[in-house]
Amino acid sequence: MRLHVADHPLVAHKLTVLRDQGTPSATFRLLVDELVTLLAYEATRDVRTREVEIQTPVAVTTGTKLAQPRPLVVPILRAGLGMLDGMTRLLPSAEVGFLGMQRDEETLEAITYANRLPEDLSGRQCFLLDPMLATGGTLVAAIDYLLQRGARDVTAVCLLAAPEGIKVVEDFVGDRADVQVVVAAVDERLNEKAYIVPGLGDAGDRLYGVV
Ligand SMILES: O=P(O)(O)OC[C@H]1O[C@H](OP(=O)(O)OP(=O)(O)O)[C@H](O)[C@@H]1O
Ligand SMILES: O=c1cc[nH]c(=O)[nH]1
Ligand SMILES: [Mg+2]
Repeated sequence: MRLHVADHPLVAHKLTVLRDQGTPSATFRLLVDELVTLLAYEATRDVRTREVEIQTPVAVTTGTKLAQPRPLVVPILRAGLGMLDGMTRLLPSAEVGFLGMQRDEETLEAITYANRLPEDLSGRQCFLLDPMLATGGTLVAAIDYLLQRGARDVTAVCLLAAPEGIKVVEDFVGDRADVQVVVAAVDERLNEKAYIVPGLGDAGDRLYGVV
């Protein structure tokens, strides 16, 4: 597994405002959207392309376009939904699949309550969106769905990750597939409730309110 930590002052600035408990939902949503667009730029560095010949008003030239099949973007509901628009703004031709997953706060197990993905993902580049990589249980379950359907090229875009969760994903993936995790920051640790420290709290609640 490859880990890419975005190292940019704008990312650091926006993340700091995002972490602040005084930041209201409307601003939080806007910042998540902006951060994802910055991360998407890094996350799509290896997106597959093909050469095309075009005619400019001046000359014939060779350019670059995205290759087929189209990339697949999969937000993990709820919180990952806040990252979808920012990602598809950079990848407007992508298809979108959905995974609804909720961490059982007692057992910390990821429970899947919705699954709408193409049957065959062989040869597809897949982008998973989830702001928080805490114990790694949710991301491992999501990567497992994609691998079971034939995907071998998966990039997860997260805002914050805990070292414990990164290790869990690394151990799960091994050499089974090319998996990349792109994050805005790796935090210190998990607390006794498996929340990321210092983190930003419950991303889903901060985006959409407490359920
Ligand atoms: O790495 P893990 O320990 O599995 O935790 C991370 C998961 O927890 C949060 O979702 P949550 O279960 O709160 O659902 P929500 O998005 O509906 O709030 C977060 O968005 C991740 O999906
Ligand atoms: O810190 C955390 C851990 C899991 N889920 C969140 O939303 N935040
Ligand atoms: Mg939540």
